[in-house]
Amino acid sequence: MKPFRYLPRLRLVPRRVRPRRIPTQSYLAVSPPNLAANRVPKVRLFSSTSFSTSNWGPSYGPIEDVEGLYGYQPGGHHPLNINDLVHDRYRVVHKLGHGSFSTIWLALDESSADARYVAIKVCTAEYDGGEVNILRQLRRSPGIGESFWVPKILHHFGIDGPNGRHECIVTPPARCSLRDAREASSRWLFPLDVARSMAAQLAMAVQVVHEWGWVHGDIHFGNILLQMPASLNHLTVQQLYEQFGAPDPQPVLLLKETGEETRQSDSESPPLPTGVPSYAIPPIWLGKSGDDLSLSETKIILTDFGVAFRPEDKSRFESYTPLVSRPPEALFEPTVPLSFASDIWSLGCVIFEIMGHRSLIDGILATQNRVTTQHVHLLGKPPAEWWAKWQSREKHFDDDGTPRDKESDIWNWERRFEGWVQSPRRDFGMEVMGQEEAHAFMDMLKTMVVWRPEERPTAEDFMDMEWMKKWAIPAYEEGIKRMCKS
Ligand SMILES: Nc1ncnc2c1ncn2[C@@H]1O[C@H](COP(=O)(O)OP(=O)(O)OP(=O)(O)O)[C@@H](O)[C@H]1O
Repeated sequence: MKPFRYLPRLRLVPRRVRPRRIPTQSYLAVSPPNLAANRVPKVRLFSSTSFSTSNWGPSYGPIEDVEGLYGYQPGGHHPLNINDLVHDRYRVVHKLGHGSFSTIWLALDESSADARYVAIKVCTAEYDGGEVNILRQLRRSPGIGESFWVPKILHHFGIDGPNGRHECIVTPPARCSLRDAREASSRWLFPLDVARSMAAQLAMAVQVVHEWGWVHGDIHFGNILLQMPASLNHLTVQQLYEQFGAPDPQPVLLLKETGEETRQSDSESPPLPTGVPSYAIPPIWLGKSGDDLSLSETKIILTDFGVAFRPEDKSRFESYTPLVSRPPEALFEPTVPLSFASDIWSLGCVIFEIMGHRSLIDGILATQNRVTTQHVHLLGKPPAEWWAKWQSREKHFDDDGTPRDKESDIWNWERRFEGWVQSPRRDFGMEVMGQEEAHAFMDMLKTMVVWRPEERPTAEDFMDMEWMKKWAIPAYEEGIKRMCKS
């Protein structure tokens, strides 16, 4: 791990106002053609939109920030375009984003007199359809019904297309993910009170979900969205485009064997395969930079329940959480079902990331081994049977757990907190946690991010912790007060 302090690593130059990431998050570690199998290793390594091999079909010219175009094949994405009418009701006005199993579109619901904007998640044809059922069941749980931290399904239907039948889930549109909001910010940090409120809301979301028997199973920065203010619905499409930018369709071009792009006008060029759109649409940026967020507009929603499960009904052994927030039992005890405690580990990691300028565990292209090495730097030697199972330990540690890495490469709790939370805040002239708060914060994280799942607090215990009660929840309550006033 590089001992840098606060320079963001993946910051790419903004195109218009949207923060750019490495082009897409959709390059899977498994062969693209087997889309059903993609559900299993939900690991994203790196990105490309022009990915192809001779076995996997045609190659396309690269287009930044759109879904992997190889995903447009039988069983894969549904080709949609701006202005399409979906289900005789939803007029597509822009793209909101994409995930590994879906594209998400901003549409106007033309069925209501006061046409409102909605988000339509169009799943790949081979997607198993679990998320709607999960969300429906969750929403039926008393208490969750009205919770605004869990997505509300407005409509659900299927559509047929050249690549198969696709489940579509309609929800209110959100602004952007926390990951996007932070990447858009110049300081790579949220204001302290905003971050505290986000942490409180996320913890409450997890508490509600756990209380009704569900484990989310995929808590990470990209799955927490900032809610959209209702004022969006007052904009006409024209006003929306003026304010946020009109769609900028990018022609999808096949690559010749030489690697050159064919031209659309090239009479020699073969037609695009059936089911591949002629244009790809980079997403709109409805978001806000993390620096500019105010407490009164900080409302989050925990999304992507595609791998949520009820331990009471179903055992889940495999973790789909990205490595940076994946609990260690997923590696060391693959035959023991995951539990609520797996979410608590991820929650601890994400809360650190909300308060700081980067993730608790450094994860850019990190292998499981590097991640486990960091866990040991943080937590010391794992339980003996886990230590014995970890074959690569000798590369990084002596038998007694003493790291072989140089001192400068060892980042313990205090160093991570100081270097990645406090120091960047101080250097940017932002508010930092006082000593009392810092202690309470670290005490809380140190009870959540521990080796043994059974030693982690429950979500309920967690809400009772000093940092939550004295700093996080009051910030959230203050936000609500200001929201009501404005
Ligand atoms: N309601 C919404 N409003 C605005 N943007 C959204 C909405 N839902 C999803 N998005 C955007 O689309 C991205 C992908 O969504 P989501 O994670 O639900 O898809 P997925 O196919 O399940 O992805 P993965 O499983 O790879 O995380 C989000 O990170 C977000 O940027």
